[in-house]
Amino acid sequence: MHMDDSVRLRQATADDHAAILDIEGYVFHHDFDDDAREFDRRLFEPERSLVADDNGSVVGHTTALTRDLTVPGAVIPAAHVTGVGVLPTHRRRGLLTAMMHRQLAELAEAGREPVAVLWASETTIYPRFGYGPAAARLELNAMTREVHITPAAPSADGRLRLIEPTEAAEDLKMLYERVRPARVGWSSRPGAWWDRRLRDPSAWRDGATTRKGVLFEGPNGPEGYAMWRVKDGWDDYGPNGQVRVTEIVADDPGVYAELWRFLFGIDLTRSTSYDFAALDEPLQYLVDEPRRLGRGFSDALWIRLIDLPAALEARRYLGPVDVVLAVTDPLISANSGRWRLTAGPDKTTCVRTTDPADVACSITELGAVYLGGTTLSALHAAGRVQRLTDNFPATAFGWDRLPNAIEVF
Ligand SMILES: CC(=O)SCCNC(=O)CCNC(=O)[C@H](O)C(C)(C)COP(=O)(O)OP(=O)(O)OC[C@H]1O[C@@H](n2cnc3c(N)ncnc32)[C@H](O)[C@@H]1OP(=O)(O)O
Repeated sequence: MHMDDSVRLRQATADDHAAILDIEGYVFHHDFDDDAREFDRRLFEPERSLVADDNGSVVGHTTALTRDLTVPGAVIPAAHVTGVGVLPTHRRRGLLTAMMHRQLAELAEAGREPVAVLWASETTIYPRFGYGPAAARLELNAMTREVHITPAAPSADGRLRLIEPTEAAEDLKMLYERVRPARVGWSSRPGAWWDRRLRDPSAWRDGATTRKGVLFEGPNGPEGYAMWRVKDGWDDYGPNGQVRVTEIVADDPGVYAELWRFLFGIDLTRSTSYDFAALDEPLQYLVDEPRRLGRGFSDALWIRLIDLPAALEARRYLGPVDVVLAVTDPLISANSGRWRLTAGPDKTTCVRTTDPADVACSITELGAVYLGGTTLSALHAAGRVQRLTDNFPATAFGWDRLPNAIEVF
């Protein structure tokens, strides 16, 4: 079906906020109380939000929030696309398609952000708009009576101090900022984003406690933190509580291990879950029985290259690269064509060329490999990337660690 003539797309105004949250309530099946609405308003960027307006009623929405994203070797501005929805009365008439096309055109025109990033509610939605699955996540649910941090795991000098996360916000921010530049997939938290991260409404608790926090303090001050809730539980065998970790941040291996030791050891609990681990999560190598970590797998961050040469020049590469990519991008034609990507120790360039291509793919596949979490070889094996010469950059887009999608936005 095609978008009805009565529907037009327009930039949102501050007055649209309530209607946009009504849409989000309908499509994501949850209710926003006054507090949630007021809070969301603080994050609202009307000039970056697009609404579908049907004769004065807002029936569809998308937005691109202003945050930075860590990519291999760099921190870059990235359009954080979220809040996408079309009312059930208007679905499957092309509204999302129209909104995505316009949003991409506007992002390309603005030229501020070389890439866009999102979490997809369903994996079928975004490839057609050029988004590729760029960072997966491990979802852990460790049986903590059966898996232990090994005695050989590193330790650290210092002590653990229980904190109320909002009161310790400055320490948490400092630690997050210390680690963020090296963790591909982490986003900056400007303005009200930290407040949002530390919000703890009962609707988010799923019957668990309020959010708790612990700070690891070494000889020179705070060195790491963790936040969690506990879902209390008792069964025929006695206590069966679950520690639900929401964030764990430390760059020192000893501190990191100390935080997990603590989280695994909370009395009256028998399991510890964490839904935001990278596929190469170090905890897997800190424990004696990794299978009992209860590992599940899911896609997480999706990347869309908005400005191909700017995006490929913005990130770093582990080794020398010299390759010609033939790229098709039906939605942002400036990205289509042949590009020579050259990366050396001092300089990376990505320029148009008429030379024969080594690799051919669509913009979606470049999005998928951009964070170093998906390999070109796997996409080639799936027939998604064509290998045209022997100069196939199988490892060129890899990075030292796999990307980590730490936070749903
Ligand atoms: C970044 C984020 O915010 S992710 C959150 C996305 N939002 C949601 O999941 C909320 C619930 N869903 C919705 O609001 C709507 O179904 C949307 C926004 C996903 C799709 O909006 P629509 O206006 O119906 O999409 P539109 O009509 O443009 O469909 C485009 C194409 O995608 C397909 N499509 C869109 N959404 C879906 C879906 N959820 N499942 C399967 N196919 C889908 C359509 O069938 C159509 O395919 P076709 O062109 O081959 O016919």
